[in-house]
Amino acid sequence: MARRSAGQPLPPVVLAPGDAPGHALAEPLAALCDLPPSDTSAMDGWVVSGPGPWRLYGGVVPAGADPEPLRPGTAVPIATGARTPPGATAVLCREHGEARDGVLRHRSPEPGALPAGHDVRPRGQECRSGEPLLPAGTTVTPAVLGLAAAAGYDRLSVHRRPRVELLLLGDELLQHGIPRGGRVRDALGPLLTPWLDLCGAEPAGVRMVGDDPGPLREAVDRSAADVVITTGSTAAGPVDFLHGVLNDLGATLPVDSVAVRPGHPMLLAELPPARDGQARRVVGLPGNPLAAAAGTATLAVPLLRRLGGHTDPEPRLLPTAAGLPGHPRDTRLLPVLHTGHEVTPLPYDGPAMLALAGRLAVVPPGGVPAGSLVELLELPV
Ligand SMILES: Nc1nc2c(c(=O)[nH]1)N[C@H]1C(S)=C(S)[C@@H](COP(=O)(O)OP(=O)(O)OC[C@H]3O[C@@H](n4cnc5c(N)ncnc54)[C@H](O)[C@@H]3O)O[C@H]1N2
Ligand code: MOO
Repeated sequence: MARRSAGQPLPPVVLAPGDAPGHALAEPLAALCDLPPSDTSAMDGWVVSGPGPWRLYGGVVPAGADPEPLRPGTAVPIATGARTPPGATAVLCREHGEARDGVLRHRSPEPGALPAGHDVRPRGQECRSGEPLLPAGTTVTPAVLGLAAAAGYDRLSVHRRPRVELLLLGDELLQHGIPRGGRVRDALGPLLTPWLDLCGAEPAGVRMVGDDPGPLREAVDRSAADVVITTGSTAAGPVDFLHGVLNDLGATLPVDSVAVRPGHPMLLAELPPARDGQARRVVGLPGNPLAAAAGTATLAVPLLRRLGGHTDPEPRLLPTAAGLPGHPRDTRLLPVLHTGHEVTPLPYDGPAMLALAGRLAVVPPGGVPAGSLVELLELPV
């Protein structure tokens, strides 16, 4: 539902490649030329024309040069990556040749030892001009940037990243020091800020908002973000104001609690669009840190990835080494360790365990026995 509610990805923007990591390609990346763009030497040695021995002729052909044609029966020294001259038939690498008195000989001149095209990387060997290299929706990673540069790109068309503002709700939250006087340290600002960044969102601010509906209403209504993420205040406790505020702002709630533990009070709200027509969404994460992580992995991340135009792989299924206990009626999200080709439950599943676990296992109601395949949600450990 989170993915579906995103609708179309955000519009494309054209960026310098250095600004593009973490965005998704808005168009397929196609080769702008043949790669390699011309026949090139695969080795340091000599480029030769016809069968040997060869008369050595002219200077070195360095990489980047546009060499003169090579006459039959001659050879010139050449560097790896240099363009081979017209008339070249093969490259003889340094170790296999002997140059003396202006003549180059092959050290093992048995017939067929230097076939045509030997150690030449022919033009277009890697790809042909126009050939698709990566589909739209691919996340731009360092490897993608290397490929795009090799293929001749100076600009990349990528989807705009969703702007996300994080509102941390609760008078009890401390930003520094040891928890004291009944107050707790905010664990969610430090957890969510880099997580959202890793999933391709553009940070649009992090604010602490006290237990007061007025400032919360104003913060949500005035936000210029595509998605506001709140933490805490999703339940119906004495100072849980989120539902009331969303109602005041005329929001609809496509998701208003989920049959999952932890995280069941999570919600997704759609506010009336901004004056410029921009859609405004709110993801309400429960305050308990493990519940907030469950809501991030299942609701916030899928919404943000789809808004950002990313095509993500299907979730992985792995067998569990031991039985995983379930909830009687709801799906359970259980932090598990990922060891080799299976998952193992942690000795405890409290919030502090999240940092040890690499994944959340999706455990259906009633639990699963050892050996069952379980779906895994990735956590940015
Ligand atoms: N009568 C009921 N009470 C509760 C229910 C219920 O079904 N009926 N559900 C419980 C569950 S499950 C959860 S989860 C929480 C959700 O509560 P809220 O989203 O309203 O969160 P808060 O009440 O504001 O806080 C809950 C808990 O989390 C701590 N917290 C909040 N923010 C942070 C933060 N940034 N860093 C660290 N810890 C945080 C907060 O201090 C509370 O201890 O409701 C249950 N109650
Ligand atoms: O299900 Mo709450 O969401 O336990 O932490």
